[in-house]
Formats: sequence, structure tokens, C-alpha cells
Amino acid sequence: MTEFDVFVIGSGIAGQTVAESCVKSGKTVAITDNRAYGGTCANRGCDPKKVILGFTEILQRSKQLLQKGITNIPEVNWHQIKDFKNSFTNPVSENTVEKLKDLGVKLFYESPQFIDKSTLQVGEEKIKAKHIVIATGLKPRSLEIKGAEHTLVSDDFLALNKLPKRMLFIGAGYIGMEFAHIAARLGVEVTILQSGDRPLKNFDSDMVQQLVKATNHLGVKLIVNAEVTAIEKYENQKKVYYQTEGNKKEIITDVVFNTTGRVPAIDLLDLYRGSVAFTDKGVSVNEHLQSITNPRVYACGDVAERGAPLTPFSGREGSIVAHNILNGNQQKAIFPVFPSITFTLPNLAKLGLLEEEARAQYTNISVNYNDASTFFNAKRINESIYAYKTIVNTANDQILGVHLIGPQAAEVINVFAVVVHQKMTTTALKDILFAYPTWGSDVTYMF
Ligand SMILES: Cc1cc2nc3c(=O)[nH]c(=O)nc-3n(C[C@H](O)[C@H](O)[C@H](O)COP(=O)(O)OP(=O)(O)OC[C@H]3O[C@@H](n4cnc5c(N)ncnc54)[C@H](O)[C@@H]3O)c2cc1C
Ligand SMILES: NC(=O)c1ccc[n+]([C@@H]2O[C@H](COP(=O)([O-])OP(=O)(O)OC[C@H]3O[C@@H](n4cnc5c(N)ncnc54)[C@H](O)[C@@H]3O)[C@@H](O)[C@H]2O)c1
Repeated sequence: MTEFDVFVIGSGIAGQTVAESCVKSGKTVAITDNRAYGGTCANRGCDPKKVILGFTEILQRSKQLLQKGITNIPEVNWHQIKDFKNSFTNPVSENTVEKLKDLGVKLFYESPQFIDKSTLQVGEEKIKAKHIVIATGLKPRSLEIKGAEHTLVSDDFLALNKLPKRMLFIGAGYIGMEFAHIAARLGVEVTILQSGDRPLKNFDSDMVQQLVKATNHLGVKLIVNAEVTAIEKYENQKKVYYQTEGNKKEIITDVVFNTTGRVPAIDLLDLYRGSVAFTDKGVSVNEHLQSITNPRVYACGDVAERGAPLTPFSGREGSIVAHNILNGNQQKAIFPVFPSITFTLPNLAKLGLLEEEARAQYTNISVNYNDASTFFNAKRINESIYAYKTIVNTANDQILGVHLIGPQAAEVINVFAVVVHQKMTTTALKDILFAYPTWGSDVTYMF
């Protein structure tokens, strides 16, 4: 039986971080992945999405300034966009493999199964490890309806050879909204069916209302309170049956994407045999990111029950796990307040508490919600959607929450992340001289 100090399952940002730190500290380390090395963000998530978004930003800006100096909207070519996107994603796997091999990590290419608390079956090999790290991320939630096999997922969107004329997304969360905006700007007729009464439940409702306005303006048909009941395939077309407010409806489209959420990728691991407890949110871990039922096992990144399923968390959790393996459980998974973005155009951004959370937790708060579309920054690019909501604890003048919608909200929210992280007061923030005219300079007017 082969033995390692550390066996890592999953080569995304979380797993790679653990493997790299541990091998550099002299541990014997192995890692396995049953898909392309490098994980979701670089291969099938944040990065390729943002590359494609870059093209739609140009289209959006051109459209806003059409007949104001722009005479033609540029034409886009999906094949070229895809080639450019592939120039980022294609090398990821090979580069990751090379980096890990050079560091002395032993690589495997299949899903392991737990045999007992410290042993894994990896292909033909039985492997024992002092520490096993689960970093397998999330996978798309299965859709439990008739005809679910006719749906595609976000990976398939990024791999499309040709853009269809029509697309339908089931679910208006991060992925549904981001991909719907991208597709619509690239000329696809887009429908979104959302089960609840609004998209993006984690974001501020006033900002989301503005985003819904922008989404409608873009020509996307966003239908809320829709319960999808079945999908039928007719040659190249799909018929999607749904109900809304008791009425049965159907819609014909070319491609249907299941964007109803993502769940922990743990079903292949036989966690029961390893005595590793889990819930539907992921592997159950204590504050050191250690399994609550098997102390040899740690979990980090999206698959861990703690933290948020976002790239910066996965990296941070990976380094906490590596530190705890190497030094005994010294680091706790305590995270600073963090921004979250929906990369639609305009961007939707949030940091800290929602208004209702702040009202429930604090007695003295001030909430400042304003339409900023008359600000110079918005007017100079003819942008009609720009708004903010800031929530301040009036007892100490510190910011509790910031919610932004605007063309550069994804960047501007980072200014607030620094302010909140450093516990600055709004008075101190207003004392800073920001360069003008920049989006950053608007933040001093948001209180
Ligand atoms: C379309 C999309 C867009 C996104 N955009 C953003 C964004 O803009 N910003 C942001 O912060 N986050 C974004 N995310 C989320 C982000 O990608 C994840 O939070 C991050 O990649 C998680 O890293 P991880 O290391 O925890 O898991 P992953 O990167 O998912 O890595 C897990 C690895 O484990 C492997 N694996 C799974 N099961 C097994 C098994 N049984 N055996 C062996 N290997 C296995 C997988 O193949 C994968 O390589 C996006 C996600 C998606 C899907
Ligand atoms: N910009 C980013 O940071 C970014 C982008 C993409 C993904 N992510 C990460 O990936 C995770 C998964 O994203 P996601 O968009 O898959 O999930 P999500 O949870 O954000 O959205 C799923 C949406 O589908 C809806 N839904 C669920 N079941 C439905 C049904 N049967 N019919 C219609 N609608 C239904 C939900 O109400 C929700 O609005 C996110 O939580 C996020 O952490 C982040």
C-alpha cells in the first residue's frame, strides 16, 4: 500500500493551494482530479466568463453612445471570441500539471473512494494518508423534471460551437443572469424562468429591481414565479412547459440551460465509509476546516460547509487547511467582510449586510439609497442605470453594508472593501482625495 502525508482530492484553487504549501514544507503529497487539472474558476468559471464579458462590454458601451459619436455597433464573431477565450483556458490544465509535478507532487487522474477513515481506493491502488483533503468544489444541481436530460449547464455554454438563435435559462442566480446578459448582447433571444419572485435573492432588492429593469431593456424575457414542469425535444427545438400563477404555459426554444444552482461534488467519494459527515451544503467542518467526524480529513473551498462558494474563499481556505496540517490546528476559518459581484452589465455588487439584516441587528442605522444616473460618470457614457445603497451604523459612523449597481460597480466595491476591512468611519472616507473624474471618486458622495 502506498502512503502519503497528504492526499488532496480536487485540483482547483483550494486543492492546489494545500498541495503546493504542504509539498514545499517537505511533506509527501499526492493529488487527484477526475477532470482537467486547474479547477472550475480557470477552466470553466470566472476567467473564461470574464474574457467573453469583455466583448459584451464593448457592445454595450457602443450601443449607449450610438448616434452620439459611434456610428456602428461593432460586429462580433463567436468563433474568434471562443478562440481568444480558449487561449486562456487551454493551457490551464497542462500548466497546473507541470507546476505540481515540478514541485514533487504525485498526480492521479480519477475519483478516489474512501475505504476507511485513512485509506482511499484510487483506480487500482490502495492509498493511505495521514491527512486527506477534500477540495472537490460544486457541480450543477440535477433538475428533477421530465426531460431534464435535454438541459445543458454552464460548462456547455462556454464550449458552444455556434450560438443558437434562442436560449432559455432555468434559474436567475449568478450564472443564469450573467450568461443571459452575455448571450443577449451577442444577439441571442433569451428567456429566463425563475422559480421565486425575484432573481438573486442574496442581493439588495432595490438594486435587483434596477437590474431587472436593465435586463428587460436588453430584451431578455425574465419570467418570475415560474415552475418548470417538463421539457420535450422536437428535432433541434425544445418545448419547455411551466406554470405561473396557476396558468399552464409553454415556450419553444433551441437550447435550455439548467442554472438552478450548484451542489457539493461529493457523491463519488463514499464519504460514509470514511466516516466523513456532510450536509447538503457540503462537508461538515469545525472552525479549523477539519471534518467533525474524522480528524484526519479536512475540507476547503466550495465543498466545505463553511465560507462562501467564491474563488477568493477557496484560496484562503486552502491556505488555512495547509497551515493547520503543517502546524496543528492553529488557524481558524474566520473571514473578513467580502464583496460579491454579479457580472451582468451593469454590474451588481454587494458588501456586508443587506438592509433587512442591518435593521434586525442594529438599532441605530442610516440607510442612503439613491439613483446616481445623474452623476457625471453615468451621463458621460449615457448610462441610465447607476444606483447605490449605503448602510451606516450611526453609533460609530462605520459602514455595515454597501450595495451598488453600475457599469464599474465590480471595481468600486473593492474601495469599500478596504474601508470596511480597516473599520474606517465615513468621515475618514470622505476625507480621502480620490482622483477625478473616476468612478472611485463617487464613493464620497454615497453617504
Ligand atoms: C460559470 C461560473 C462562473 C463563476 N464565476 C465566478 C466569479 O466571477 N467570481 C468568483 O469568485 N467565483 C466564481 N465562480 C465560483 C468559483 O469558480 C468557485 O468558487 C471556485 O472555482 C471554487 O474553487 P475550489 O477549488 O473550491 O473548487 P473547484 O475549482 O470547483 O475545484 C474542484 C476540483 O475537484 C475536482 N473533482 C470534483 N469531484 C471530484 C472527484 N470525485 N474526484 C476527483 N476530483 C474531483 C473537479 O474536477 C475540480 O477540478 C463561478 C463558478 C461558475 C461555475
Ligand atoms: N460572479 C460570481 O461571483 C459567481 C458567478 C457564478 C457562480 N458563482 C458561484 O456559483 C454558485 C452557483 O451559482 P448558480 O447561479 O448556479 O446558483 P444560484 O444559487 O446563484 O442561483 C440559482 C437560481 O435558480 C433558482 N432556481 C432554483 N431552482 C429552480 C427551479 N426549479 N426553477 C427555476 N429557478 C430555480 C434559484 O431561486 C436561484 O435564483 C453561486 O452561489 C456562486 O457562489 C459566483
